[in-house]
Amino acid sequence: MDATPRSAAHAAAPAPSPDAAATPPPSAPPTAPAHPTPRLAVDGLTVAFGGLTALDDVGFAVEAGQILALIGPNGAGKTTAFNAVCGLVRPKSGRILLDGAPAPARPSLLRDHGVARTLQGLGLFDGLSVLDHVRLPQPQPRGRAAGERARAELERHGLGDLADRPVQTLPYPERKRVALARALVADPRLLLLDEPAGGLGEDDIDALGRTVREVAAGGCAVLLVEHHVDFVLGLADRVVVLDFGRVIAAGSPEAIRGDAAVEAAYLGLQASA
Ligand SMILES: Nc1ncnc2c1ncn2[C@@H]1O[C@H](COP(=O)(O)OP(=O)(O)OP(=O)(O)O)[C@@H](O)[C@H]1O
Repeated sequence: MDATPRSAAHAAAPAPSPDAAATPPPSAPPTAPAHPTPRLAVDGLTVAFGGLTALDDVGFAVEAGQILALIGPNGAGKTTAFNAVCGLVRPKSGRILLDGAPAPARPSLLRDHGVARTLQGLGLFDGLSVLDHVRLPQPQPRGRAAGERARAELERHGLGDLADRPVQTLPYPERKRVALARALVADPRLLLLDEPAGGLGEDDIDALGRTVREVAAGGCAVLLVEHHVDFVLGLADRVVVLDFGRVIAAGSPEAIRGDAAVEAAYLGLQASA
C-alpha cells in the first residue's frame, strides 16, 4: 500500500478544466520522455558453451547518443555479449531488445535494423580497394551517390588519398580506420566496437576517440569492448564491468575507477601488466 500522504499538496492545486487537460497550451515546450526506450537493452542474458557459463544473468542498456563500455579481464564474457547481441551465439536465456523490440536472431538482418559492428580481426578483404570496402556495404543499386557517400566517409577518417589502394597494402592503423569507415557508412543507430583501440598508438587513439564522440553526438548509441582502460574511462558515459560472466559493477567512469571490486578483479591487474 502507498503510505505517501497525498492530501496536502494535491488538494491545494486547482482542478484543471477538461479542455486544459486535453490540449496543452501552444507555447508549452515538448517534453522528452523520462525514460526513453534504449536503443539496445540486454536483460538476464545467460550464455553457456557446454558446461561453461560464459555469461550469467547479464543486463545493460545503451541509449541513443550514449557510449557504454564493457570491460573486464580476459575471458570475462565481453565478446560473447557482443556476439549474442549480433545473433552469433544463441543465449540460453534472456532478452535482447533493439528499440524495444526483439533483436533479429540472424546477423545478416542487423544492418536492416541500423546495427553495425567492427571486428577484432577487422575482417577486411585482400585485393579489394579501400574505397570498395566502404562502397560495397551500401544498399543496391550502388550508383554515384554510394560512391560519393563512401568517399566522404573516407575523407572523415583521413583516408581520402588512399581510396584506390588495395587494403592489404595499408599499415594496421589505416586498415583499422577502413573497418570503422565501413561500419559508419551505413549511418548506424547502434555501433558495436570490439577493441577499437587495440594495436593503435596515442595519436590514432585520440583520433578514434574524437570520431566515436562525434558519432554518439549524432545520436548513435555506441557499445564498446576495450582493454585500454584510460581510453575507455575517458570516453564512455557508462561502464559495465564483467568478471567470470557476471556484472560486478556498473556506473560512471569515476565510480568504476573507485570501485574496490573492479580494482581487485581488473584495474589492479591492468596497472601492473
Ligand atoms: N565458441 C566458444 N566455445 C567455447 N567456449 C567459448 C567460446 N567463446 C568463448 N568461450 C569461452 O567463454 C568465456 C568468455 O569468453 P569471451 O571471449 O567472451 O571473453 P572476453 O571477455 O571477450 O575475453 P578477451 O578479453 O580475452 O577477448 C571464456 O572462458 C572463453 O574461453
